[in-house]
Amino acid sequence: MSTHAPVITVDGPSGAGKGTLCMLLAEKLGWKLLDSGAIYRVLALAALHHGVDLESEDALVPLAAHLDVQFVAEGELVKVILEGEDVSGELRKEETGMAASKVAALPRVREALLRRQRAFSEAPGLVADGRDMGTVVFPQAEVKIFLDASAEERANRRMNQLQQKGLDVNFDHLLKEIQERDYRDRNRAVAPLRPAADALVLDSTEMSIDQVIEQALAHIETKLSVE
Ligand SMILES: Nc1ncnc2c1ncn2[C@@H]1O[C@H](COP(=O)(O)OP(=O)(O)O)[C@@H](O)[C@H]1O
Ligand SMILES: Nc1ccn([C@@H]2O[C@H](COP(=O)(O)OP(=O)(O)O)[C@@H](O)[C@H]2O)c(=O)n1
Repeated sequence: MSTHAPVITVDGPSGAGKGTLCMLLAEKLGWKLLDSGAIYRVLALAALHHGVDLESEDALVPLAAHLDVQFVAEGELVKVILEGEDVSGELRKEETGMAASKVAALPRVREALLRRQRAFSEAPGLVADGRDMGTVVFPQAEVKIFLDASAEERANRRMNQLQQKGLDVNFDHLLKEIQERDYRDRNRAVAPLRPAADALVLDSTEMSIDQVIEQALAHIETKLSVE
């Protein structure tokens, strides 16, 4: 039996602050969280581990359909286990994001991952983070937010984030990768990155995390109390 559970979608490009906002919203509301990007990243890693070409749709579809992945919550962190192996560290690397955007451009791969993503929707509600959450995966969502920021600001945020993890990163290189990934995500034939017609678009370039949360919560309150 399926009961209707409300959904909040947060879409936008890399480094816009989606993960940060979604985690805080899920925590505050006590709702489930779907990090759909992690699923595309895991698929890309599975392909790399098995020597599967990132452009071979025929080989990637069965891999996507049978992806053996577990997301294990450990306090604030989520451990990602692929085929019994902890891939949490590898998952967040910029090159994994880049590989994910290659497999994510293939229509039948996206189709094979749809049901797995929709299965995350359960009571009391779901906060879904991605690129096509409001347009394709949960078009009926009660609340849709599209979080954006300039590419320079996003590269800067990502650089600080990686530096805090002790990684050595180069701003120009990061900016180039972010722009390349944006281009691929925005111009693919299926489920391109774009705001849903009924999404609130927030440009966070000049906003602090607290300001983003405040505006998102005000919007959620209006939408959920009206419906
Ligand atoms: N409004 C903001 N201002 C400054 N830094 C931010 C803002 N939102 C998020 N960040 C920081 O930017 C980095 C990337 O944010 P993240 O939530 O991982 O983005 P995304 O999930 O969209 O890729 C994180 O280190 C986060 O703390
Ligand atoms: N719903 C989604 C989520 C991610 N993706 C793809 O997966 C890649 C990695 O997504 P991510 O959300 O983990 O990336 P970041 O925003 O964290 O950098 C993106 O660049 C997209 O190509 C997608 O196509 N659809």
